Amino acid sequence: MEFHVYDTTLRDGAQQEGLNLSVADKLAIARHLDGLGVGFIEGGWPGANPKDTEFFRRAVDELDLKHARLAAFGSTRRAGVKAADDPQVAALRDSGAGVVTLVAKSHDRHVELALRTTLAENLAMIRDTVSHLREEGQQVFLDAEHFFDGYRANRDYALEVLRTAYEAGAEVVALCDTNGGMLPTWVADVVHDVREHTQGAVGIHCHNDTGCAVANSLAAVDAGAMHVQGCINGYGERTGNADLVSVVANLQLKLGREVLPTGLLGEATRVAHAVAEVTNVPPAGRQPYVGASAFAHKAGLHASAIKVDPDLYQHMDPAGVGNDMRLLVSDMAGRASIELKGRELGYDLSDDRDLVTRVTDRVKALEEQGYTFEAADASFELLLIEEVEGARPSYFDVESWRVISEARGGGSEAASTTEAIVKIHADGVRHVETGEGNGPVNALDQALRAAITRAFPVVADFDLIDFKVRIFDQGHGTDAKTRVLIETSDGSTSWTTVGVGANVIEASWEALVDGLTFGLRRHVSEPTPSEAVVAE
Ligand SMILES: CC(=O)SCCNC(=O)CCNC(=O)[C@H](O)C(C)(C)COP(=O)(O)OP(=O)(O)OC[C@H]1O[C@@H](n2cnc3c(N)ncnc32)[C@H](O)[C@@H]1OP(=O)(O)O
Ligand SMILES: CC(=O)C(=O)O
Repeated sequence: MEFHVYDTTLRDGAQQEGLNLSVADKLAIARHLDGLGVGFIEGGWPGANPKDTEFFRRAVDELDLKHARLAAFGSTRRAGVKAADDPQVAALRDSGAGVVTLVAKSHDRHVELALRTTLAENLAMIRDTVSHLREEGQQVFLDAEHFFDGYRANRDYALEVLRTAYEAGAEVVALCDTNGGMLPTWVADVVHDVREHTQGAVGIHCHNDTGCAVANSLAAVDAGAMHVQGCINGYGERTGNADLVSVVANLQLKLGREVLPTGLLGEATRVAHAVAEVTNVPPAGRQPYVGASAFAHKAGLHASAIKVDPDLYQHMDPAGVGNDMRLLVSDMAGRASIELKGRELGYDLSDDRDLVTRVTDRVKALEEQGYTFEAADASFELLLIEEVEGARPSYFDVESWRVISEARGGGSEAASTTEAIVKIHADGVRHVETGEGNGPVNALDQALRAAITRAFPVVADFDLIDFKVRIFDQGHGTDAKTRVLIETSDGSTSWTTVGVGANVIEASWEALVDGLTFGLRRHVSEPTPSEAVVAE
């Protein structure tokens, strides 16, 4: 049998706390999964809720899958009814999916306590449901729920469940570590035993409660499993399911098993992030292979070796999974980090040792004051430009700014307003603008952008999309130093700038001015000559 990569993001992944997918979300994710080349997409449980039923109705018409087959998930028939008469089995049969994955109990205690039926009736439920769906022309897989725990409690019965499913026509039985409590050697031993004492293809479905879901899946494959289930980004109930990208990347890149169509593993980072956009769950930076930090290097010593050969500090070429190497600039940087970061930004600094040293020293000194450049690439680039070109880019000169916050009344009746006045010079003209906002930074942002837009209309397209304040000398109370990070967008890209000060408004102002300056540098060719920046 050909190896199966089976994705259950739309079913088991959707069981994650906080994840709630609409039918449109599910269709969008299915298209992304197909773009990665998975063999099977489990779309949900038709009949369990209107959304999943609707998903299958639309998927059959709207999804033009190139690589994947659609699988419908659901349980075996209820005790005491015929499979053909069970409405849940009917929903699976009528879902339009070519594949049905049945969940069945394989742990004797679950049969008796959860199903409240006999061990023999559970076997009959499996036999009848598999045969019925096979007779209806569907390909049937069986998820043997709680298999590893069931095997420990009653090996003979757990194996009997598998034999019953195979004999009735199940093409694969996936052994489920439903409670996620297994370790790799335990999984391998059980899979070996199952293969020795049953006849049929073995699959694996692991949860991550011991942090071993990926390792357990690989151990099962090493022991002979030919079908591996998992979820994009490791989504799933509790601590999640095996991260399918990690499993597949390990199989292909480390173990030499081509389990995806040629070339598609290079889509992994794009797909993982695109799915995260749809789920609205922020992607984990430290996720193996596809995380933004998976190939990010901070330590100066790492950068100095990477300058010679990236392989010295990377386990693989990030391009293999569609990711990129990134250099982080911080107080842990050395000259090599600055040189490589410069190269990443398009500046060749290799011939100017003094400049690189100056930048390194400035970064370390500023980080000591509280600045952080690894999170504020745009502020670093402005600093670098200042050293490379001899002056910081400047498109406007600030004459003064002022913020007034006023509160009227007290308690729950209190109403507050904030107004800012900004005076700047740009293109030889003095601009005075006011802005109102729900707080001082919002009001300043409004006023500053209104003033600059008069000289540079492109600024109207800029948006402040994120604002983070952090107090970093805790214990000083209200006179503590603050760091402000501001993310600005021009609609297609975004950049982050940093400001630091004892006064949160001054720190915000610094980050705001840098944010707009950086945006103008991208969109406007020639800066006007710089003059002194004065804050009132
Ligand atoms: C390990 C897993 O993650 S498996 C996937 C689990 N996913 C879900 O549960 C999400 C979708 N589930 C649902 O929407 C609902 O639970 C439904 C529609 C399936 C069932 O809802 P209800 O009919 O209200 O039953 P309820 O959820 O309270 O209990 C589950 C029933 O299924 C039975 N059942 C559980 N597993 C199986 C099985 N493998 N085969 C047959 N019946 C089963 C239980 O015995 C219980 O029966 P009971 O109603 O006679 O007590
Ligand atoms: C079927 C399934 O999701 C499990 O046993 O974990």
